[in-house]
Amino acid sequence: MNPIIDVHGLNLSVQGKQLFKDLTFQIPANKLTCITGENGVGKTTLVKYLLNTFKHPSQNVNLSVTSKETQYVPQLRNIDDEFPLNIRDFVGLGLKKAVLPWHTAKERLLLRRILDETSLSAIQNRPLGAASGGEKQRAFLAQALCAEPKLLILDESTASLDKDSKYNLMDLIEKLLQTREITVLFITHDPELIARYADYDLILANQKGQLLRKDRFSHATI
Ligand SMILES: Nc1ncnc2c1ncn2[C@@H]1O[C@H](COP(=O)(O)OP(=O)(O)OP(=O)(O)O)[C@@H](O)[C@H]1O
Repeated sequence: MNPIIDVHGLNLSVQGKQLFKDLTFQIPANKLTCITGENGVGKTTLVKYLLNTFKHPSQNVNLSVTSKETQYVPQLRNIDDEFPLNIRDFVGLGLKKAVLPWHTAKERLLLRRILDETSLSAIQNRPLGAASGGEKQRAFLAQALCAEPKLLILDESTASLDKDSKYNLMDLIEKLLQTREITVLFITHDPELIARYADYDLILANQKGQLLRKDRFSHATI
């Protein structure tokens, strides 16, 4: 296995409550790994801890990516109906800004490609506040993709979506995995999505983690 995240012997507590004890696992690169476990087991806390190691390195965690190569997409955020930006400008906020105050030709091309990939081109001029939940979630994902991440972390990104929207989003993520060098970590409670899309499932329970390989016909084994 070629791990992008290597966690070894991690003890993690929040406010005196021990969430993990001697936690050890590896996340394979260029695959989709779901992180699952009961409410309150510590999924989000673990991911936040991993992200924090960019600033405060931990001897228990080894990441093969930099913070600039990592994007975290939290659960659907509340966007006011009056939110002033249109979808294109909102997605463009994710571009790694050059020194210039305007987008370069290269940046505009990347933005156009990502709007296409995320099926947002046709509605790019619509105010984000007027977009549906599924469109907003695609816009958050598109914004993260503008940074051309090698590691993409999705925290319950499909939780508030209807069935069609959630499968659309997951199909898109599956396509990304096939077309670029990207590793996706996906916190989810949805057994259907895990069965259909996950290459691996990191199951968190009893302060430990177990990585299971999922038998998906469309993905090669490693
Ligand atoms: N800042 C904090 N202060 C106090 N307790 C916290 C804090 N952050 C998390 N916790 C507690 O730590 C535990 C793990 O929380 P976390 O959000 O990581 O769980 P989770 O597995 O992501 O849950 P869910 O599936 O419900 O989103 C919970 O009991 C939570 O109440």
